[in-house]
Amino acid sequence: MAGVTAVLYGVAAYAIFLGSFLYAIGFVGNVVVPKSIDSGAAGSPVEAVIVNVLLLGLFAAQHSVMARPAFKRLWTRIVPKSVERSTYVLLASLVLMLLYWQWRPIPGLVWSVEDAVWIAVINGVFWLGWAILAISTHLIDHFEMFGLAQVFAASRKKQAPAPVFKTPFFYKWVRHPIYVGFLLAFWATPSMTWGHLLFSTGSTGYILLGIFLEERDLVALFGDQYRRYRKQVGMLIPWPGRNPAE
Ligand SMILES: C[S@@+](CC[C@H](N)C(=O)[O-])C[C@H]1O[C@@H](n2cnc3c(N)ncnc32)[C@H](O)[C@@H]1O
Repeated sequence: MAGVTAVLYGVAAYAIFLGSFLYAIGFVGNVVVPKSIDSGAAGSPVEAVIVNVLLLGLFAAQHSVMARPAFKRLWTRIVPKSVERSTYVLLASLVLMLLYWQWRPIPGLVWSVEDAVWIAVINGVFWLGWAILAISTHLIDHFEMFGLAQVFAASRKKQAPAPVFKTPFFYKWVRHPIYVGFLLAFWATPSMTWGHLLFSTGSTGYILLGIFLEERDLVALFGDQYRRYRKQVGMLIPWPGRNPAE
């Protein structure tokens, strides 16, 4: 793919990702966006569970399959290597949009916090989760993670630099701060409906599976460096007494 076309494609994919990411905040938090996790008329709960589980499954399948090195090797015979990440990001964003559009609310409260102070604390944790997540993407390499580094390198007729093992800031305390951010944002709600609970439970299950698959790839990529890191640093919870990674 010509350099300029790759850059335009990569920038468009990034813009669509950014839109779908910002929408996710409104969708999960029931703020600002026209269609959120709890909005809309409720239909049959059985149909809602089936549709929602299929939507979550589609997102998990797309992420799990397309992020694997073996799939990337096959896929880059069809799609130029320079836009492989952008294509992954674009498809992930389109699947997310489908989920926002087709998600069925399931009303009924599992828990509801009434105290104003606790509501403020829980909402604070929700926003803290999104902040940890956004900061952590920059700690690893935001522009590489979302495909921009690869398309700009291609436009200069260069290969994107090989991945480097890093443990900056949050990564000294937990191995997966981006996923910690998602978990805080998904679970911290003063009013948990059955629909939201299904979303939080399904995505937590997927995050745990994603960690298993990602760490298998990270061990294959970084070898003993990652094995040592795994012994020293907690997966999602910082353990007092453990040594933060150097
Ligand atoms: C969506 S990011 C999630 C990163 C991490 N699991 C987290 O929750 O913060 C996935 C990418 O980060 C890379 N990655 C994860 N941990 C890393 C580390 N310590 N150093 C460099 N790259 C890492 C993986 O190889 C993968 O390409």
